Amino acid sequence: MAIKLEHVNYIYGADTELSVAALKDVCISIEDGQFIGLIGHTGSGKSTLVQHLNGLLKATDGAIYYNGKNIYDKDYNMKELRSKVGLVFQYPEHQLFEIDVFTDVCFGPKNLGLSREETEGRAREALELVGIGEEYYQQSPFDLSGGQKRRVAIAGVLAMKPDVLVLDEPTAGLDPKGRDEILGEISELREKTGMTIVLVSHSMEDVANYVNRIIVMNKGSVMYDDEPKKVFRHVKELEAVGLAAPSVTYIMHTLKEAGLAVETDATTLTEARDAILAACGCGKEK
Ligand SMILES: Nc1ncnc2c1ncn2[C@@H]1O[C@H](COP(=O)(O)OP(=O)(O)OP(=O)(O)O)[C@@H](O)[C@H]1O
Repeated sequence: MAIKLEHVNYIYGADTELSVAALKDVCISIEDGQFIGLIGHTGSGKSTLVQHLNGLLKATDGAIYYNGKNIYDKDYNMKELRSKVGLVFQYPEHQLFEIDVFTDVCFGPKNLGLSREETEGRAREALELVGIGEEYYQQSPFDLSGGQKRRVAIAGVLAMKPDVLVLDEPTAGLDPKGRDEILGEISELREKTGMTIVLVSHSMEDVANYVNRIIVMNKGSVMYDDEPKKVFRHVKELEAVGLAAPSVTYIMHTLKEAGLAVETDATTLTEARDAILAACGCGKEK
């Protein structure tokens, strides 16, 4: 087991008049190799939660274990945790600052005190993983497109060789093409490396095609924690907290209400197509 949160509470400005209870009794376990979508309406506590995963925020109350060790023990190595749980913030491109792409991606491993050879090897590997070719290495990060900048920023975290990659709203501010590209690449990255990924998003649509577990946050608490199909069965409850199921879920429910004996559990277009063909007695398309 990689990360376990036990009864975690977090209050911003505790003991002040402006205190905000951002996390309330959060209990979750993140197992090795999982691909998790962390979903919630704005202000539901997603960013606060992910900053607990690598120790950037310390729980007001509760415990967090990384590989069985309590990260709040006084001799715990927080620096190592930060390199093992890589956090990619919202708009990570705002943190690019070096003169060229390659130097920027080298920054993290160099700071870990690794040799030049190891640092550069890791930077090359990370850039390859996010699909940034050598022709970009000497370019200023500021001359790249929005999607490319974001990939370079992700490479900077990957170069630390984390076991867990946490991406806070990686599609924020991208156009639909950029959004699909970055989600596709994150998914490919997971296939290539098998690493544990936590993908934070407002949108079920964004994550439905990729993740194998969804955690829904509402007002600082975990509302659902299950496989996508099961979460999307709660269409009305999700709507009540300002979220929507993916479009295919609505289409399947409409078809069922119209009298087609169709399974409504499809979460992707391919599953929806197969379910509709099965309901029509046509079997799977070859
Ligand atoms: N630095 C802060 N000081 C005080 N309150 C904060 C701070 N950061 C967040 N909050 C509050 O904590 C709660 C949870 O915020 P958080 O940013 O974790 O939610 P979120 O789900 O990530 O939202 P978004 O999708 O908008 O990023 C909200 O009520 C927010 O206003």
